[in-house]
This record gives sequence, structure tokens and C-alpha cells, in this order.
Amino acid sequence: MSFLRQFPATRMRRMRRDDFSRRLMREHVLTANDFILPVFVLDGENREEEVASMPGVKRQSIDLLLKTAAEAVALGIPALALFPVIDGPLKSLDGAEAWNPDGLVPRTVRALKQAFPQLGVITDGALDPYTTHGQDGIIDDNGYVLNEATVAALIKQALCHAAAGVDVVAPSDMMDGRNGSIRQALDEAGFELTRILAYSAKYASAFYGPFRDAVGSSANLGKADKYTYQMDPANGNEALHEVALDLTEGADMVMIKPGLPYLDIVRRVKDEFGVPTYAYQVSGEYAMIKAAVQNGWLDEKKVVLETLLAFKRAGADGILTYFAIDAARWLKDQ
Ligand SMILES: NCc1[nH]cc(CCC(=O)O)c1CC(=O)O
Ligand SMILES: [Mg+2]
Repeated sequence: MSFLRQFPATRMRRMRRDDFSRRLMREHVLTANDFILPVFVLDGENREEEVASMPGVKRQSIDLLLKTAAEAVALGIPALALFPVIDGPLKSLDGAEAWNPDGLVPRTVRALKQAFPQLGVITDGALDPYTTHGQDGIIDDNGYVLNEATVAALIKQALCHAAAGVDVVAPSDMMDGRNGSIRQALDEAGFELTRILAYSAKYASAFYGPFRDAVGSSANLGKADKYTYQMDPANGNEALHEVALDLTEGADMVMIKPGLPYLDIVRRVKDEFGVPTYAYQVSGEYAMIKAAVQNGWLDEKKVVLETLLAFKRAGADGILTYFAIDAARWLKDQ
């Protein structure tokens, strides 16, 4: 940068002086188009439960979820990501409720797509809400999650969701080869336009705690962990390897998860592959911000919008965030 002159000829503060020049040099813009809203659905009618560790987030029955979806649509949010709360008696060792065509997720997908055809609906591909042990897949006698047996189950789950009309399936289980197997099965069944959003670089993170409370899998999981399939937070190159494999297998979009602590990975993935790249601001990140806000320690609107902008700056094309509705509203009012 030999053209750079020094102070006092160069004054960085000149461009920061007025709102007009600050706006002119702004590199990134946040809009509602950047958001995917994760939602929790439970069975029944007119039912709503607060998630204790996620103040402001609710588990809702389908009829009430439709109202949340209507808000998202009105604010211009392109898509929501659906997570089910499965009743205890429906959970099993193999999670077979995950591919029940009349299960909670397919019923919700049908209701959402009927009411809001223009709203993108994304479903999670993993067995943890459905298994008695809380693992994302099918386990052997030692509790090890079996790769191929799990992929076979995930195929049934993806076909079940596709048949219900879902737009995007999002495998979040971290089994090897699942994207390619799901892609092939979808294509063979005539669902060649159903998209795959791969949770490609999903870390074995402590930030998922509140989510596991929300879907009710933490009690089932107990002291067990997910280290044999989710990624080690110490690794960065491994994330690029995972993303490369998922793209080869036919993933349309890739995701990095969690969000803020992994923005370096978002940037590396975007630079390396230049494909549609998403990041998940997960439940624990939401809980941290909410707790500080509730203590009066942080300004919610400013802090949330700053974090979401940071995802854009790091290269994310979109952000899964529990703040999506609030943030879209703040952006509209601003
Ligand atoms: N496959 C389950 C799944 N899908 C999304 C999340 C976490 C989302 C969040 O924390 O907000 C998890 C939890 C986990 O892997 O244990
Ligand atoms: Mg993988």
C-alpha cells in the first residue's frame, strides 16, 4: 500500500465524521433476507411453553407456530428451521418416529407449506429428538453411534420430510457420507429439487445446552457426549475437509456451527469454496446475550445487530438466529 500517505495528510476520521460518509463507505448491510428463524414445535393445540434457558423462545403447537410463521413472512424472513419436541413415549432406541409420515414434523411441514407457500421450510436431519439415549444416530452396545445404520435411518427421515413437502433438508448428525446417500435417495424418489443444507462443520460444542433443554434431549443424553461424530473445537483444517466432502456429495449449502466463536471457520470456508455459506448463532450464544441483557449489562438491539453484522463481515450468506424476528423488526424500524 505504497500509495498511503501518512498523518496528517491521511486522516481516517474524516470519513467517519458524518452520517452520510459513514453510510457511503459501509461495507456490509444486514437485511431480513439474511435470517433463518429456528423454531420449536410440540404436539397438541393452543399449547405454548417457555424454554427456561432461552428467555423469549417458545415451544409452540402447530396452530400457534403458524402465527409465528406469519410474523416471519410479514417481516421478509426467507425461511425457518424446524425442530420438534417429541413426547417421551414416542422415543425409541432407533428413533423410528423420525420417519413416521404422520409424525409431528411432516404434519408441521404440511401446515406451514399450505399456509405460506412462499416461506422456505428447513427440517433437521438427525435422530436426537427421537432416541431414548439422545444421540443423533443409532448406537451399538457400547453406545457408539453406527455410521451406516444411522445413514440408512437418515435417508428414511429425509424422504419422509420431502414427501411432506419440505424445501430443504438439513442433516445435522455429522455421519460420514450422509449427504451423498440422501441426495441419491431424494433423486431416485423424484425429489431432485429438494435442497440440502449440510451442517458440514458442526463442532462438539458446549453452546448447545439450552437447545437440548428445548427439545428435551438433554435428560436422555445424560452424561454422554457427541465427541465421536461432532468436530473438535481445536480444529480448523478439518472443517475445510468436511465442507469439501459435503460439496462433492451434492450439498447445495453448507453450515458452520456454532457461530460467533467460529467466525474464523466461516471466513476460511467462504474464501476456499465461495459457495452459499451459513452460520448458526446457537442456543448458548442466544442465552449469553439474553442473560446479560436481563441484567441490564448490554443493550440488546445494538449488541444483537452487531453480532449479526459480524457474521456477514466474516462471509456468511445467512444466519440461523433465534433473534431473527426481533432483528428483522429492528432493521425495519431503523
Ligand atoms: N442434531 C441436533 C441439533 N441440531 C441443532 C442443534 C443445536 C442448536 C442450538 O444449540 O441452537 C443440535 C444439538 C446437538 O447437536 O446436540
Ligand atoms: Mg462430514
